[in-house]
Amino acid sequence: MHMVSFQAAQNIERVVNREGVEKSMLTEYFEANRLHEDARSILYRDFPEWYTWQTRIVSAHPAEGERYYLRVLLNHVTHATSYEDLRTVNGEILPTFHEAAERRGLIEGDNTLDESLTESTLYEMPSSLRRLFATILSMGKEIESFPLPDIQEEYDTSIGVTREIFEESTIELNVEDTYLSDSLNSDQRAAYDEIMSAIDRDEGGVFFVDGPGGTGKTFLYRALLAVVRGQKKIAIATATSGVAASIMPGSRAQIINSSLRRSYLWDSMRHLKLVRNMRAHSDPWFAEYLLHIGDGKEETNRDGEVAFQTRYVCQELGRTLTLIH
Ligand SMILES: Nc1ncnc2c1ncn2[C@@H]1O[C@H](COP(=O)(O)OP(=O)(O)OP(=O)(O)O)[C@@H](O)[C@H]1O
Repeated sequence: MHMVSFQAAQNIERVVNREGVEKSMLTEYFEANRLHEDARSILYRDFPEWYTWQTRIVSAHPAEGERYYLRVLLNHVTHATSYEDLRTVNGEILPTFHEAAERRGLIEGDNTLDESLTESTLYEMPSSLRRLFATILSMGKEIESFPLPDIQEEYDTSIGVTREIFEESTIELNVEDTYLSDSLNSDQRAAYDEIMSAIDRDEGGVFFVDGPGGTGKTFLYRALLAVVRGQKKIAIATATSGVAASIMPGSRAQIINSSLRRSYLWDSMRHLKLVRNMRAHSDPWFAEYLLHIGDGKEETNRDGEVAFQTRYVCQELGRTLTLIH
């Protein structure tokens, strides 16, 4: 079982005869186990710590069947020198990786499925996560073994609305937030009015609120959520994980340029800009500190970065803890 990927339009004969086609990271791992005694105690996934790969280890989805069980075995078995070796348990060669993984007790006693789910939450979209979860359940894992939130018992199926709508429309209103719309600055007010007018006129629309840190985006969203929920309409607040932005090379502006601005939705989005730094505005010390950095008076490291003063970090931490309580 040696997998080779190719484009549908490629000539198969050429693919099969391509130089190096018989090699993969896995076959080289088998080879290293054959040649080097040191390699034999290292798991496949830990191999890059000791040997250099020219590429990264690929992951496998539980729905991929045998390929997935091969990955499970590789996560637990060392010193394998061939596929057959991986399928051998207590001297018996088993016909499939699935059976070999099962015989080794790697399926039920193992947390590979949980790990796979945890790993996937980092980069998969919700629809893929749902599919993965359903696949894991179909593989015999009990739904009770997952720490799912309790089902709200107050939901009455006879009321005629779906649970999701019921839950969203019964979110408790944050009374403090209902007053925020009275103290918006002019940029926030303009954005607020434009969004609310689309809601009030039932027009719909996609808006992109663009503003550097501290310009009051969250403040604006809180005001919007409060007023919309106060009108007994549904407002759903979601957030992306931001993982793409942290792993992709390039600055924030480059990432936005290459993803969001290329989106077919971009031209139909209404762009709302917030420019006034409200964080600095509501904290004179922070404003002074920013001016100090702007004037080049704050000490920087070799990369031109400024060490954030602990006084400010502690203040923000204090605020965050107050909010949590
Ligand atoms: N109109 C306003 N009146 C009074 N305070 C405001 C106003 N807008 C924002 N603030 C305050 O300014 C600070 C920064 O606002 P906020 O957290 O909403 O900014 P942000 O753009 O979401 O920042 P970041 O991008 O860093 O998360 C907060 O303390 C917020 O309460």
